[in-house]
Amino acid sequence: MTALIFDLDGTLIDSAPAIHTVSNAVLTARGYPALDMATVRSFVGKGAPHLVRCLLQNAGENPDGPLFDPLYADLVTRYETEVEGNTLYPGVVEALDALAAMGCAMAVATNKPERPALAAIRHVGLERFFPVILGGDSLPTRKPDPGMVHAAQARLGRDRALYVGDSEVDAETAVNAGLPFLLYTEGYRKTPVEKMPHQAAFSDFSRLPALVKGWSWP
Ligand SMILES: O=C(O)COP(=O)(O)O
Ligand SMILES: [Mg+2]
Repeated sequence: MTALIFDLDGTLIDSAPAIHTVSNAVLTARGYPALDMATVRSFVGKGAPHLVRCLLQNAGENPDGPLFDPLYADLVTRYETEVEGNTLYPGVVEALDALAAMGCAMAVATNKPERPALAAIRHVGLERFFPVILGGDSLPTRKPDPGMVHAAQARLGRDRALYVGDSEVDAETAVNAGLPFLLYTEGYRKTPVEKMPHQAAFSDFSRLPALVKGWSWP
């Protein structure tokens, strides 16, 4: 049976409220103004170093200057304990249950750092589905490099894999990895669905098991 590799933020969980809280805690602790949720959400998808660079740039600071390291350390520490603002998208548990019953092996490949990713996954109760969880700092590379997705598939030991994600970075990762991409349309993408490379799109997790079951491989 197929392996399914999932993105996390904007795909399985709506983590924008948690990331918003953490980002504002880091900023306001240093006297910078808080940002609104939409602004912070637009910084999500390329990993924590990118998020920190965006926060610094937005605050009028050099994104690669001496403030980067302390802000990054502060953000990752707070990220691990600030789990309340992570909620499952509707139908995720039911869909994962159905996929597991179909014999799918499942992994998470997220650009969120590994420890905060594990904390968020435990908070929403999804850890039982994922024997493999890779974060943005688990390997030397992160998405859109295909390494994370290839490593997840290898660890699951399946010949065939589908990649499920919500963002432009995920679409690019799937192309780079040579895997079919299933686009969850309700996450944090900025591009219209029709402009993103994908093999299938869904807005409701109740559709995912049937989509996978009926997948026609070349
Ligand atoms: O931390 C991020 O930037 C996004 O994480 P994701 O890869 O799960 O969307
Ligand atoms: Mg995402």
